[in-house]
Amino acid sequence: MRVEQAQGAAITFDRVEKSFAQKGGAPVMALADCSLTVEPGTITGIIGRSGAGKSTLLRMVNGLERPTGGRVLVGGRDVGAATGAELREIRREVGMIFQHFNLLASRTVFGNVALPLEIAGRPKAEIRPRVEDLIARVGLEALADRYPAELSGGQKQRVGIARALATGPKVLLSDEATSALDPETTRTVLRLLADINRDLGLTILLITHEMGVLRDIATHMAVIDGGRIVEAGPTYDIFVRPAHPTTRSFLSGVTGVTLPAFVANRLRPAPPEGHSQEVIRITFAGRHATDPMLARLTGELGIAVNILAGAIEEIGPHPFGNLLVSVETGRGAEARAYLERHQLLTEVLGYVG
Ligand SMILES: Nc1ncnc2c1ncn2[C@@H]1O[C@H](COP(=O)(O)OP(=O)(O)OP(=O)(O)O)[C@@H](O)[C@H]1O
Repeated sequence: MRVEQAQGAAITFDRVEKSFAQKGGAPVMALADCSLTVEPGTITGIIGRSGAGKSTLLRMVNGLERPTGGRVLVGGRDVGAATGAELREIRREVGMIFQHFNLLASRTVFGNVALPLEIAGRPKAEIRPRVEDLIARVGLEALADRYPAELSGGQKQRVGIARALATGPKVLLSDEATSALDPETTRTVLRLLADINRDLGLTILLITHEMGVLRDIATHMAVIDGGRIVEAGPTYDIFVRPAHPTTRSFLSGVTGVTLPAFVANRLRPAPPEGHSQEVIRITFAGRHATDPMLARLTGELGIAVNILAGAIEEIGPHPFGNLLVSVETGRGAEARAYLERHQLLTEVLGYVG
């Protein structure tokens, strides 16, 4: 059953475990029981806090780390068990880009992109047109003879992407590739990755600690916490219905909706004595609009709703929105039940007196 599933997938993590031996101490358990299937042609983002195990998971795909339990399959081949020629073959099919670009300072843009082809022993006559093609694909034609020190961060990452594509990989790994870039440059690099995914049908597995990167580019995502995958699935579904507290905490930074300070400063986890308001986050997906629902809450149930903040965003082609409201605490449960009955998701954020 598991092997059959793995055959159709670009990457399969099958109950992967990784512990690092420590001199004179207990081993560090970096990953435990991680199972994840990455379908071909998808862009899958892995998100998690520092030390959660993201890099360790990613580095198993090209054999830079080997699992101490379970298997990692790339195109159906067991990377952890591969050695010699088979491992080299797998590595040619898996390109990688890095946060700090890892370019050779002594080589020009052309020289950096050509390097993997030289290492693979390709003839010079084949290398030149291929490298020129790759440099054009990432929009650096005019800079082929420049050295890394003469490039901006975004340009360096474009070189990194061209170099990663040199051997014609099926999978591209990205380890925090935009973390060192400003927001505008991040957007252009993400756009380039999305174009490559679309044009070449490349499967992309990327690590990020920014939910915004996933929203902008990832079709699928996995949340890793303390070495375990705590949530995985299509990005849109997880944004709309985050199940795990870690996912929710990552999301709260990206939905673009924050409580106004005069409410946030007074927010309490339990209702204070006397008259109070329950603060509720309403999440709506697709075409579900909140306006008529809020009006009906007032009209049909006589519950007054205060709107505190709201925003509508897009994940791929799909809109989804968040609205923060408050209602009288005594009517909170009734209001939430009504909204949930109409396919809106609700979450109590706290209470204000
Ligand atoms: N070579 C190693 N030897 C010992 N422990 C390691 C080694 N590599 C990673 N670890 C430990 O494994 C855990 C996961 O590390 P990993 O680098 O995969 O996390 P991460 O989620 O990528 O973190 P960051 O976002 O900070 O890069 C951490 O506790 C780390 O200290």
